Amino acid sequence: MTASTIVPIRWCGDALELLDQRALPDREIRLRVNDATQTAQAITDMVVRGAPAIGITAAYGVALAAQRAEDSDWPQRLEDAIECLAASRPTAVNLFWALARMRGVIDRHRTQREAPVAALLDEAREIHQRDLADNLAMGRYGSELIARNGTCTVMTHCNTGALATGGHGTALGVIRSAWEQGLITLVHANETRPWLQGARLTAWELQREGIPVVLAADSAASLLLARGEIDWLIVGADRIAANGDVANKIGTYALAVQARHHGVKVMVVAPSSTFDLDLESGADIPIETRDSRELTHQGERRVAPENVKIFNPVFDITPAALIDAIVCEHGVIEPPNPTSIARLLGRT
Ligand SMILES: CSC[C@H]1O[C@H](OP(=O)(O)O)[C@H](O)[C@@H]1O
Repeated sequence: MTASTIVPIRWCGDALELLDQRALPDREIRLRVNDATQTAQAITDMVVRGAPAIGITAAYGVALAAQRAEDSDWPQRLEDAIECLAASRPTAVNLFWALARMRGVIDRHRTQREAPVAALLDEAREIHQRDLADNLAMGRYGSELIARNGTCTVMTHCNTGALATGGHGTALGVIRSAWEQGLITLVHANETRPWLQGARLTAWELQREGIPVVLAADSAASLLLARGEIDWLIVGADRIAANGDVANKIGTYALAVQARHHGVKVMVVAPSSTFDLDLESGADIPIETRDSRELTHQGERRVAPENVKIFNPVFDITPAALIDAIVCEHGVIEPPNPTSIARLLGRT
C-alpha cells in the first residue's frame, strides 16, 4: 500500500510548516510556526487538526521550544512549552500521549547543561513516522475485516485521512487500503457540520486520489442507512476509554445508534496512542466546546440571529456496545470490551 501524497506537517529545520486546513479545499496555504506558542495556537485554531496530527504537531512544538531554550534553566522553559501545548485542545488524548513521550526525553537529559535538541527532534520524528506505519498496519487489518463480506459501500464521518494523521489516515486509511484492493465500491462522506471536515477535507482527499465519493448533508445520513445502501460505518476516534467507549466527532453517536438499528456494522479505527486506559469509561472524557461563531457564521456571513444562545460541543461519546470492531495497529478488537482491549494493548 502506498501512502497518500498529502503532507500536512513538515519539519523545516528551525520551523514547522503546516498545511492550513481552514483554507482547504479551494486554497492550499502553508503556514510556518516558529515556537511552542505559535504551534499551540495553530492547534487551537485548527490550522492542523485530527487526533494523531495534533500529537505529532505538539511533539515538534516541544522540539522548537528546545531550539530556543538557550539558558541553563532549559528544563523549566520546556515544561512551560509542554503546558502551553497541553492547553491547546482537550479531547484528543494523542496530544497528551505525545507530550508525555517528549517529557520522557527531557527527564532522561535533565542533568545536562543544554537542552537535548537533537534527542527531542528524533523523538518527534519517530512519533511522526510511527503514526504513518500504524496507519498502514490499520489499513491492512481493516481491509481484512471488510474482505470477510466482499465488496462494500461505506459511510464515513469527519476527516480521518492523511490530513488528520502522519499520512494515509485511520478510518480513511482503511478506506484507502480497501479501495486499492478493490473492496470498496463507493464512499459516502458526511459534510460534518459545523466545521465541515467531511465536505472540505475528506471529499478533497478522496477526489484527488480518484476514490468515488458522494457528499451528503449530515441529516441525510440516516436515510442512506435506512435504505440499506451502507455496509460499514467507518470512523476515527479522539479518545477511547478502557471499556471501548469512543469519543469522536459530534454526530458519531447518532450515526452509531442508527447503524445498529438498521443492521449496519460500525468500525472505529485508531492507533494505540488514542486509547486512554486510565479512564474506565467514556463518561470522563473531556468534550471540547468551540466558539459560537462556528454556528452563527459561514465565513463572514451571519446565518443565525444575534445573541441567540449556542450549544457547540464538537465531540460526543459512542458506547462500546454500539461498536462492532475497533481496529488499531496491533489488530482488531471485536467486540470491544475491557478484556479484549487490555489483551491487545498488552495491559493485562
Ligand atoms: C484520525 S483523526 C481523529 C478525529 O479527529 C477529528 O476531530 P477534529 O477535526 O476536531 O480534530 C475527528 O473527530 C476525527 O475522527
